[in-house]
Amino acid sequence: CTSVASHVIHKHQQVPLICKTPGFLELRASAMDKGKEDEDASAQEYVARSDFTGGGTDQLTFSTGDKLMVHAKPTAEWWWAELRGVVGYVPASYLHRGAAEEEEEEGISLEDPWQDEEYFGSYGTLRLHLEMLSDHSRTETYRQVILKNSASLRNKVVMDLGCGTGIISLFCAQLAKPSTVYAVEASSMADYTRQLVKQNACEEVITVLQGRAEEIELPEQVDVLVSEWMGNCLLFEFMVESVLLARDRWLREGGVMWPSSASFTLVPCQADGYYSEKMAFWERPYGLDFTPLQSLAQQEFFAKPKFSHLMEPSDCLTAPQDVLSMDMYTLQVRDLEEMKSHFTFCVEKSGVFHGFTAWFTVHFESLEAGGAPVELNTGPNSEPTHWKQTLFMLDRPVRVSAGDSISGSIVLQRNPIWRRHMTVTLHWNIKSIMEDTENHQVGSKSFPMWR
Ligand SMILES: N=C(N)NC/C=C/[C@H]1O[C@@H](n2cnc3c(N)ncnc32)[C@H](O)[C@@H]1O
Repeated sequence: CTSVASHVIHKHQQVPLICKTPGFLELRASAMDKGKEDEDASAQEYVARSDFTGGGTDQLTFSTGDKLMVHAKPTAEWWWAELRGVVGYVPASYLHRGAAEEEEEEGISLEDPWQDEEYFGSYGTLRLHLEMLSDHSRTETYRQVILKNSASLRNKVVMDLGCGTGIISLFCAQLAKPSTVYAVEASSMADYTRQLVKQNACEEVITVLQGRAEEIELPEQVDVLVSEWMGNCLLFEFMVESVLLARDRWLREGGVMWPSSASFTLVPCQADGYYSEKMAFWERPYGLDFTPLQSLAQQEFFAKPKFSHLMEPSDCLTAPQDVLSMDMYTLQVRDLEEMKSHFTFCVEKSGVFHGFTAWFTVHFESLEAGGAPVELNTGPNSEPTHWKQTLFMLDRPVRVSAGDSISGSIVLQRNPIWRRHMTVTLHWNIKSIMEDTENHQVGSKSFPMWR
């Protein structure tokens, strides 16, 4: 909308007629060069921002709101268009794409709040699959789950939701003897997944289905629904919604969810390296005072969460706490709209409170009653994963001392429009045991992820 506002043409502003419209024949020639089909194919609908009275016989006259089909753009100023069967020149500055097309041009469209085109497009290339497959901790954990439950998986029906290259399904076929694995993948990667299944002689067991898990049809219920759905900060991408919908539709009574549960962990932390790199840097670069840039730096580097933050265990100012836990059998899609938790952390060592770091852990229950669960912990004390951790930087660091308390709340608010996005809001209240400092500091900050 602002783009329209900035181009508003005053009602009676006449387009400078000094710029001569290109000759009719020249234009037709250029259109002919492109070939009729191209011309039609490239024809785009535009909307008139304002009335225009054509001067000369080859210019169109139109009114605000008229929808014109633009067939060619011989110059930046004058386009060849059609209105109600009449063709002629129109001043380009009088036209704009409709709202929907404008969003499209900007790569966003409200018709697709899941941004599936972009989302599944990204998973149609190898980059993300290579990253996930190269994540040894993640991938080996799923392999261990299959290995440790191989006996119980015999003759079971499994659904691998969002199978990507099919690695989990291939583990099932390679390490166990399930009767069938439905490998469901919405992106174009599914074609290659079929090839990998064939290449590894698993066609008897694995059936690859291309489509969204919540839309595809399976011939039967499944005993096990396995998926690697966790996004940054656990929920980003909100693929978990698809897992819950598939659970409700395809997991038989008493069936098993892998992961079976998930927990979201938070800790107040130091982030000296990041703070120095992005904020302290401006204090005295090359002997100059660049501190006026620090407000920009705060907005540019600290306003949003920092994904893939590798935190040192020694950065923790307190013991971490699992502030949210999700039971994958009872969690409902509506629960995802807003997840809130209160916390109280006790500072164990004096330091600088730069922000909060978050990570997640998922558990895979054993198929054998009483069997030991398998855990994938993405925290700083475990083998690093491709998620690493997520850092939420405060605007200003606060010195804290052992014995201080940091209490408050965290809210994960799903974006009502962009369904794969959320905003994380943190409230904190620091109560210092030292009498001299103002005895407590209160703060709150919302971190959009990403819209
Ligand atoms: N772990 C992270 N962050 N990403 C998981 C990886 C996501 C994979 O699951 C697929 N996927 C995601 N949602 C669906 C769905 N509803 N139906 C079918 N396939 C889906 C994507 O195309 C990726 O290949």
